[in-house]
Formats: sequence, structure tokens, C-alpha cells
Amino acid sequence: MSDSANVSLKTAEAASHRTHLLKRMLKNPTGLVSIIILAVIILAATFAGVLATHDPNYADLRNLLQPPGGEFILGTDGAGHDIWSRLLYASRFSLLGAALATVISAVLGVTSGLIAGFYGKWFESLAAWTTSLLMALPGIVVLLAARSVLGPSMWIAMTVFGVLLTPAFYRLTHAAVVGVRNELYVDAARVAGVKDLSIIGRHILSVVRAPVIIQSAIVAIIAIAIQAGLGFIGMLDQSTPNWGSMLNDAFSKMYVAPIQLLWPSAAIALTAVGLALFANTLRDELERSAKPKKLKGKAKAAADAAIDTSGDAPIVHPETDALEAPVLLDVSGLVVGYDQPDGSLTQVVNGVSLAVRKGEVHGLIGESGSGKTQTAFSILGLLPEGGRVAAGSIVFDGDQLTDKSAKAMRKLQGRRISYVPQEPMSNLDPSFPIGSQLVEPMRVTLGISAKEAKERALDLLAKVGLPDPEKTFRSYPHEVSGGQAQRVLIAGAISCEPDLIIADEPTTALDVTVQADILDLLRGLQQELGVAVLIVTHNFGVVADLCDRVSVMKGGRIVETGPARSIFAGPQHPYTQSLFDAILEDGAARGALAHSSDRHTATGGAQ
Ligand SMILES: Nc1ncnc2c1ncn2[C@@H]1O[C@H](COP(=O)(O)OP(=O)(O)OP(=O)(O)O)[C@@H](O)[C@H]1O
Repeated sequence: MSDSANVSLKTAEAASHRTHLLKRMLKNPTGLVSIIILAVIILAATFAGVLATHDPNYADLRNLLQPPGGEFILGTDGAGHDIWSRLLYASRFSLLGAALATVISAVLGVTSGLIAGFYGKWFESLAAWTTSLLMALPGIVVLLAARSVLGPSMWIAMTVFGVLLTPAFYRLTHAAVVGVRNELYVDAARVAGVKDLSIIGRHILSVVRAPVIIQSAIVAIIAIAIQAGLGFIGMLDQSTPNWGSMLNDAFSKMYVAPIQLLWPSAAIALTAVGLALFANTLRDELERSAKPKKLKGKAKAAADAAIDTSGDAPIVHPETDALEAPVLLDVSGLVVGYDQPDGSLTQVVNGVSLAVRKGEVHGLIGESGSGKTQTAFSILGLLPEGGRVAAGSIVFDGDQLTDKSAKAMRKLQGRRISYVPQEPMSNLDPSFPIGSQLVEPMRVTLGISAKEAKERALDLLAKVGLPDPEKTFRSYPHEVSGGQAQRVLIAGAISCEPDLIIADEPTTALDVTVQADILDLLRGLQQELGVAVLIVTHNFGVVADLCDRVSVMKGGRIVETGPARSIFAGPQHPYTQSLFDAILEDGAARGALAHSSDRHTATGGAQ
């Protein structure tokens, strides 16, 4: 596609996104109310010259304090001004003043927050110092001082006020940017040569967008209130009507014509309500459009009706050993999918069936993207947002898991089904010592005391081969190696004596020698505890080392399944053959599957 075609496609997409956003805002009752309120106020301010029935500054001394109606729609004030006309011009004045303060504080605060957060260094120190200084200044005193030095102009007051409120935007932008500046995707974009401005625009602005929208509404509302306050005490230019001076006039005639207080008060209150509701709805709708959509009712039924599980049946190898153990986990016809905005379902697992017997190690092997993790996450009840089990069943020890609520699943997670993740480091919280991360789950799940949980944690750390359990217990995650962190997570996984451990590529993030030790550890523990293991891998070497049974996945389907030794002896599906060839090219499997029915045992020290 040519560059110009690309550009026009992007422009069209952006325009359609904006139209969708406006449509969604209008469909949302709160959004609709806020848009109506703000539209009325903005239109009144814009067309004040047309809508006003009198000159806002013309004082008709024959018509003081007239009630609403007739020639004077909202009556006249104590000086004979037409309230309707003054209210219209005052709206223009107040809205523009609030917009000026908001734009100044947002532009200064967001820009400095982005630069300080993204680049740090001296600018961050300078910005932090300036922010602290601005926050220490008493705002109203500065405004009064500015008024006496620079005059009664509302524009000057709102400019000063905008600068004073800069820290509000700076702090939230800075905090959000610091939170994402070291994310791996930001590093990856930097390494890929993406320019800083593009990284900020694409990865960082999207993070600060929501809080900035809410902050803008808050600042605009405060600016309107401050303006009204300054007008009320007569600190603003008297030649231009403003809501504050109208309030002051009404206040002084409160006992004679109390209704006059209503008009400027209603204008201020309605504007504040309109801005707050508008910002909330805009933020919600923007966030909603960034999240995957969950289909409901008829749309869900239609998507489910279109589920496609067609495809070749898997090659099933006959049982070579008479396995006596009963089935612990029975997955049947599992379909996992992600609902799409157009009402369709993107299937990522297409009718997977597999069974894991008590005490057996079942390998789920396949290329990247074949659906192994999605299958494992469905069993754990941990599918990412937007994903769902669209068909099929997952029966664990006689219990149907697909019907269970998230709360009911939490009773199984950790206690009866535990999980060993792929990336040990990102699964430990860097803010807490390792010991507390083992102790807390045990206290909650097993209901034991802190002392008992600590003793148990130290035993477990010793059991998973960590040379100095006391030291590891006190260490923070950054103080241990990747291999040690994985041992800690394995200790966590067995801490509540589960019936099934789901290990998702538990050695992928580790170096080769550590991988071997972790596999040895898993095998040793599995044999000692008799726990069933479903191990996700893309490596037949791991299968050779650990597994009794294997299911080979490709494109969301199981293509071949059976006892590991039988598949090793004669892989039948071309895809299984290619996976098998890959391991032979890399070197022989460590396991002794090809020679013996006993999986070999080796020892390895902690890394
Ligand atoms: N949150 C998501 N939304 C939509 N599709 C997803 C999501 N997560 C995964 N997928 C899709 O599901 C498919 C299967 O992914 P899965 O993570 O199960 O693969 P995998 O076999 O475990 O691969 P790997 O070995 O790389 O982890 C992929 O095509 C992926 O694009």
C-alpha cells in the first residue's frame, strides 16, 4: 500500500474512532446528560451576543430589582442590569477563564512530567524542586498579590492560577511515566530505534490519558470556583460581568430579591456537574474501548453457535502400561476464544481433549502459539480479560470447573491446583522478602500460624535444594538468581500439597545447566509427593526427562497423544516428527525414555 493510502486509511480510522466514542458517550445516560448540560452552557456563552436581550452593562435605574418575566427574562439586579444578559456574558467570561487556567496547567504539568519522568537527570530534580515550591505557595495570597501588582484582569488571574496548579498535572504524569519508562516494551521500542517522541506518544501518553482527563475537569471546576470567589470579593475587572460579581450583588439583596442568588449559583453548579460527569464518562468510555469486549446474551449465543471444532482427529497411541491410577483432570472438547467487537469469536483452542491421571506427568508440547498456555490457563481459571471457555468441559477430581465462579476457583487455586510460571522473576513481588511471599499464601490457604508457616517455608526452601534457606527466606527477589527464584516458586507451588501442578514452560527463562537442575528437582518432587503434573513445553527433551504421557498441540488442536515412550518410539504425525527431529538435531535427550521405562534421576545444586 502506498504511503498516501496508508495515511488516508489511518485518518479514516481515527475519524471513525472519534465518531464511535461520541456515539458511545451519547448512549451512556451520564454522558448524554453531561453533553447536554455543557452544550447548553457553551452555546449560551458563544451566542451571548445574539441571545442577550440588553447590553449587559446597561443600568436601567427605572427598573431596579425587577422579578423574572416580561422584558427582563430573569429580572434585574440592584443596579438595574438585565440578569439574563449578564449571565450569558458571564458564562463566556468564566468558561474562557477556566479553559485558560486548565490549558496552562495541563500543558506545563504534563510536558514537564513527561520530560522529567522519561529522561530523569537534572530536569527531574529541577522540576521536583519547582513543584515543591509552587505547592508551598499560598495560592490565594499569590493571586491577591498578582492582582495588586498586575491589575484586575481575569486573564492574568487565571494565568497565575494555571501556573500554581501545574504540580497537580506534573505529579500524576511523572508518577505514571516512571511506572512505565522501564517496562520491557518501552526498552524494546528504544532498542528497535523508535524515536523518543513516538515512544512517548504511543506507550506513555496512553497511560496518563485517563488521569489527565479527570484532573483537567477538577482544575477547570476549581478555576471557576476561584474566579467566582475573586469576583465575589470585587478583585476582578468590574466592567465585565462575571458569576462572582453577580453573586455578590445578589447576596447584598438577599432579603429583598432572594431568587437572584439562584441564577449565578445554578450556572456555577451546573457547569461543575457537567464537567465532572463529562470527564468521568469520557475516561470510562476511552478505557472501555481499550479493553477487550465481552459478548453477552444473543451476541454470545450467536458467536458460540459459530464455534468450529472441525479438523482431523488426533492420532491416539495405545496404552503400553496398564495405568491403574484414576483420572484426576479430564479436559474434553475445550474451546477457548476471545470475543471480538464485531460479535465474532477468535478461537485459540479448538476442541482440545486430554486426561491427566493421579500422580502422572503429562506433557503438553507444541510450537509457540499452538494454544498450550491458553489450555493451561483455562484449567487454572486464569484466562486473560476477554478470553473465555466457549465450549467443552474441564472436570477436576469429579468437579466441573467451567461452571465455577472466580471465587470458587480461588479455593482450588494454590490449594489443589498450583502453578509454576515461565518467568520466575516477574512472578515474585520485588517489594517483599521471599519468605513473606511463601508464608502469606500458606497462612491464608492452610490457616496455620505465622510461626508454623515460617518453619514450613524453611523446610520447603531446603527441600527444593536451596543451600541456605534462612538467607533465601530473608532475601528480596533481586538478591537471588533466576534458577533460585524458580526453586522458590516450585517451593510455593508444593507448599499446600496440591493434587495437580501446572508448570508452564518452567525452564524456558533459565540457562541450560539450570534448566537441567530444575527438571531434576521437579522430577524428584513429583516422585516423592506423587503429585500429578501438567507440564507445558515446546521441547521434547523436557518430555523425555519427565513425562509419562504426551499430547502434541498444533494450531489449537491436539494432533497426537499417548504414552511418552510410545510416541518417542514411533511419532506418527509429521508435526510430532518435526519436533522430535529438532531435539535430535540439538543433541540427545537427557532422559532415558528410549531405553528404560524409569525416568532417570540426577542431582543438581541450586544455581
Ligand atoms: N489475550 C489474548 N487475546 C487474544 N489472543 C490471545 C491472547 N493470548 C493469547 N492469544 C492467542 O492465543 C494463541 C495461543 O497462545 P498461547 O499463549 O496459548 O500459545 P503457546 O502455545 O503457549 O505459545 P508459547 O509457547 O509461545 O507460550 C496465540 O495465537 C495467541 O495469539
